[in-house]
Amino acid sequence: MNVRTTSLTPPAGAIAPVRHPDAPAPGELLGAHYDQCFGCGEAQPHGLHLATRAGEGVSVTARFTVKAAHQGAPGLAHGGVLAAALDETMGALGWLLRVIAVTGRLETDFVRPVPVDTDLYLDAHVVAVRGRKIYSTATGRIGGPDGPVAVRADALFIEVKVDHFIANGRPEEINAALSDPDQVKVARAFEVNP
Ligand SMILES: CCCCCCCCCCCCCCCC(=O)SCCNC(=O)CCNC(=O)[C@H](O)C(C)(C)COP(=O)(O)OP(=O)(O)OC[C@H]1O[C@@H](n2cnc3c(N)ncnc32)[C@H](O)[C@@H]1OP(=O)(O)O
Repeated sequence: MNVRTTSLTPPAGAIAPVRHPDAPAPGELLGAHYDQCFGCGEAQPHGLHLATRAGEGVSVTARFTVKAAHQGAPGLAHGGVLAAALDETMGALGWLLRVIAVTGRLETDFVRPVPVDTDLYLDAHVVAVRGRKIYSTATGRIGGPDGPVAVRADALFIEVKVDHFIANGRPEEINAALSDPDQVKVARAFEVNP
């Protein structure tokens, strides 16, 4: 029987992540991987509009302002929205590894409530890599990079190829993405061998 471990602790044989030589420079704004993405897309009216920058090593920082549309309880951010922000921030680490990866597992700690209008400062880094499996962690702080921790998460991302999206996405969006030269350029920036 094939028993899948759900642990987010890197297994024996996992290695330290390697920053790709062509990764964006520390401080560089990464931009959106897809303009309709709920997490980072500029053209997505309902989205978080996360602004993410490359950090040192295999790390990123990001910022997002909690809006009224992100509420769960009155005046407070919805936990799922906060989890999405952490997920998106860790997803951006693919820019530094130059691999496309999707979330397989995400475990979130909600440490304190986050009011509407809060600027949430996120940071994420890759802890270890084993084959296609990328183990990452992220933290979100209130009001500034040294502010109190509100949320944190560990995640396992799994490396995929562009074909993953072509095979699974709705054809109308996939065809639009494939005929958009900017989108194709982004896919290439993620992949070592497009
Ligand atoms: C034209 C368009 C261009 C687009 C260019 C844009 C590019 C930029 C996109 C970036 C996007 C980021 C956006 C934010 C991050 C999301 O939100 S991503 C969206 C949410 N995630 C998903 O939709 C993923 C859905 N799941 C799947 O598709 C499949 O389960 C997966 C994750 C691809 C894995 O399937 P698979 O490739 O068949 O892999 P599989 O052989 O089952 O497992 C491989 C290994 O991972 C382990 N594993 C797999 N799943 C799990 C799990 N859930 N828990 C624990 N272990 C697991 C397995 O045990 C196995 O381990 P080993 O045996 O090797 O030790």
